[in-house]
Amino acid sequence: MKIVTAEEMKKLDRKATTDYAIPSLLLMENAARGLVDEIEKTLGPAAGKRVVILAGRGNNGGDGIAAARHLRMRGAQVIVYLFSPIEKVGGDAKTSLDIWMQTGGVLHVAGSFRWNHLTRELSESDLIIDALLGTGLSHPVEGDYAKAITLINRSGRKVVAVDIPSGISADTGEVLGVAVKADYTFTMALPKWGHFLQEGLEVRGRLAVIDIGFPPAMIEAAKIPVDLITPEGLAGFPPPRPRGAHKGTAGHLLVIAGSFGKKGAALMTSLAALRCGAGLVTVALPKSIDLATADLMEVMTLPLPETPEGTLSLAAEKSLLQAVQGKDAVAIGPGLLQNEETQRLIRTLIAEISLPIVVDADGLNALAGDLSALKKRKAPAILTPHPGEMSRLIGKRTDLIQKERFTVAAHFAEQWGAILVLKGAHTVVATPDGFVRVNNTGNPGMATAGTGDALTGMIGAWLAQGIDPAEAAAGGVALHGTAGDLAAADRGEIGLIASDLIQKIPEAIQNYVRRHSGVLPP
Ligand SMILES: NC(=O)C1=CN([C@@H]2O[C@H](COP(=O)(O)OP(=O)(O)OC[C@H]3O[C@@H](n4cnc5c(N)ncnc54)[C@H](O)[C@@H]3O)[C@@H](O)[C@H]2O)[C@H](O)CC1
Ligand SMILES: [K+]
Repeated sequence: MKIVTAEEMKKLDRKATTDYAIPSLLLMENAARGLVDEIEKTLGPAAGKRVVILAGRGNNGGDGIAAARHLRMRGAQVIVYLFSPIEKVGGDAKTSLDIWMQTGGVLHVAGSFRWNHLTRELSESDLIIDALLGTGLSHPVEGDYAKAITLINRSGRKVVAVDIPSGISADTGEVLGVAVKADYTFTMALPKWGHFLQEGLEVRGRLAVIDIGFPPAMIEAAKIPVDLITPEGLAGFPPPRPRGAHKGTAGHLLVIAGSFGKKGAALMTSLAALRCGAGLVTVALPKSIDLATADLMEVMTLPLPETPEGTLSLAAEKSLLQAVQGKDAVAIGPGLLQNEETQRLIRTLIAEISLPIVVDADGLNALAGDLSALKKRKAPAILTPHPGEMSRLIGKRTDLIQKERFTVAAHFAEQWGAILVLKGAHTVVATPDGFVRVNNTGNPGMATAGTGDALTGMIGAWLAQGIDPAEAAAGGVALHGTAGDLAAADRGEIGLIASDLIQKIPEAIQNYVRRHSGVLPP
């Protein structure tokens, strides 16, 4: 499913009429009916509900007022507050307003109602519909709009935002002045960037998409670069296992991880890789670290020369480049520490290793300030920074990165010819061809030690099994979040730890297999 900017949405809106002969009023009617269907699906029958709709003067308001009519026809008691003089309402919104008025709809117009009257009606309502501002928001909200938004947020009532919570930028997700805190956002045709970024993510509540009748061919032809990762979109994932499979079929991952005091990172990376079906996993780590633990008997180890600090030393380079022979992919970084000698080794390995590689944690820190190793590579690279590591990689402030997650990731991927996984709520997967995919699984409970190591192992496992690197990154991220959601469902978000997530990987995979094939393989 594509995710669009306000401008891309406007173009689709126009194209629907100019190229596909779909009148915009029909789109508004579809939007209204779809909105009411979703409200009834989510909150139960409209009949008997007291609904207050706050409408702005544009098509967001038009959608809301058209929805008022459908709600009333389904037995709700509906009141519309219009925050604009009637003469300033134009186009389809005016048509919606005329129909509402001509059919006896209750309407209060800005300037003709008392604010305490509105406050009381909001407090007595069953549902508030925010149709003040949508993708047309162009400057910070102030005056009556700001007052209305504050009243909505104080009401303590159920709030449905039409298209996007008023006050949230459809392109950046930031609050312009003040914004509605919605329980639900029902968005028209396609999700917007602002639903997945900054405060937009926090105040949108549960997001649902309303089909307003855009022809799929029109959306396809628009070549929208940002996509939501969905199971349907992960074609070859997870790879079917041939009946005659043997360990070699499922690939051999070399994990370069761990240092004195950081054994766990190597363990979790390796276990997650095995849980994602890697046939063999070898962990290359400083020789003083003993990985042989009861719960990881399946992993082979390659003990290597170390620095006095217990990190990999440059003397390990030759053994590592030899160890790469016969492997199918490499995961490098977790727990390697930032010892200067180790970082020099990491940069050499990233440049020289001609296998698909996933680089995380201290592997990324070794590239910070000197990304030239990426340009020397002859095989795909996937980098998996969280915003702080991204900040060190590109020398941009973390808060500025968070404001433009999609564009920052896309720019890096195109500039360095690498796949960039920018972690965080709704992890972003950007590929060198300019496409961006946004994850829609996971939960805040995953912000805990080791979940990043698990993701590195998961992506490495899919690379080792020969999955296309972009699919391995997107599928790994989606499955990682699914496993995190399954773990949170079992044990809550607060108590969730990385090993809970790793234990849920097989079930997460089954969810995908079940969705793809309908039944589990015999
Ligand atoms: N064909 C359709 O009906 C579709 C409608 N869609 C819906 O339309 C809105 C976008 O509508 P638009 O008229 O472009 O803008 P808004 O209604 O979002 O804004 C109204 C109006 O408000 C003014 N404005 C901008 N910023 C502020 C502010 N801070 N304070 C006050 N007023 C402000 C500006 O002049 C705008 O014109 C979209 O969200 C959908 O709900 C669907 O997109 C699908 C097709
Ligand atoms: K709105």
